[in-house]
Amino acid sequence: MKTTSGLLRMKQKKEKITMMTAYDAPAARLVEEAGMDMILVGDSLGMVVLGYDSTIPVTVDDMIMHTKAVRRGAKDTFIVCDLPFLSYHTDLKETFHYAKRIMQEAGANAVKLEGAGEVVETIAKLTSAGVPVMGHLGLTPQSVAVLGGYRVQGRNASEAKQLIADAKALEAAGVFAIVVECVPEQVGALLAESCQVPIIGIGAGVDTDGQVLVYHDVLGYGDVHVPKFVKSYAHLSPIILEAMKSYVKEVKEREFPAPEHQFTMDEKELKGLYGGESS
Ligand SMILES: Nc1nc(=O)c2c([nH]1)NC[C@@H]1CN(c3ccc(C(=O)N[C@@H](CCC(=O)O)C(=O)O)cc3)CN21
Ligand SMILES: CC(C)C(=O)C(=O)O
Ligand SMILES: [Mg+2]
Repeated sequence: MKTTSGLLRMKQKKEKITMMTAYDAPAARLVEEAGMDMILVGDSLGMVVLGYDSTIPVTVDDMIMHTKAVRRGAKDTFIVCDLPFLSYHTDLKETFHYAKRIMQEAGANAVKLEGAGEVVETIAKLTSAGVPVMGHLGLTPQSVAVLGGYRVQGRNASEAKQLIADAKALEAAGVFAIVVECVPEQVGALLAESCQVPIIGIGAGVDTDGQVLVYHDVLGYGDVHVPKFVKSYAHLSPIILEAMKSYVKEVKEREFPAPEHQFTMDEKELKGLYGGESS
């Protein structure tokens, strides 16, 4: 299993870091077998698995249930769990309680919080209490209603400078890595260059220290609309649709189940059942 210092060494050696989301045990098993450096149980869970149209409705209990499943599937991979919408902004005690449950009960190795500003203080408190924290800057989906949509961030010089300042503040607060989402490639590169900790990009160009994508996006198994930064390495949806259609057809036409899918009673017992002559 990777450690936070192992990830730092990877950055120093310019070895790219791989991260993928997972939300259930069989997915986690495959992600681990593929040799992924980290798994993210993202609150994108709400959109790709639970059918919401944003990450806003996702709860801490949702995150815990799915993190437990991911841990059962990937016993030996570093797992990061998103703290969901408004679970780390109002009451530090509450935030500590959630972080504790996510690590002790669900088995995550770290938590991820979106944004900087007010959140920096909370992150500093968590890291000094021994909770490994990952930051998340750029497009922060929990603020979609304020940002006015899922838009590229840091497009002008002053926004880009603010991102660098935010990343440095997170670093000073003790984060072990930062996800940077949906920014120009030049901003991704500058962030990686300006920070000591690994910058894990999603839609942030090729020069970040690592990459993260959503499992279902990579598999072509989910929404019709996927962000521009996604590369689908497989196209599962049409394959699954074909399988479902074949099943429907074979059941209707009595082709399934075939003899090899059925259980058979002994001749003798059958006679007993119909003939009424045995015990
Ligand atoms: N399936 C999925 N994949 C993700 O990467 C993802 C989620 N869901 N849900 C949570 C967030 C939301 N994300 C998103 C969603 C949409 C865009 C998007 O459509 N962006 C536009 C950019 C528009 C612009 O130019 O500003 C795009 O065309 O990519 C980006 C990130 C990333 N995360
Ligand atoms: C897109 C990644 C970085 C994320 O936060 C999530 O999957 O929730
Ligand atoms: Mg998230």
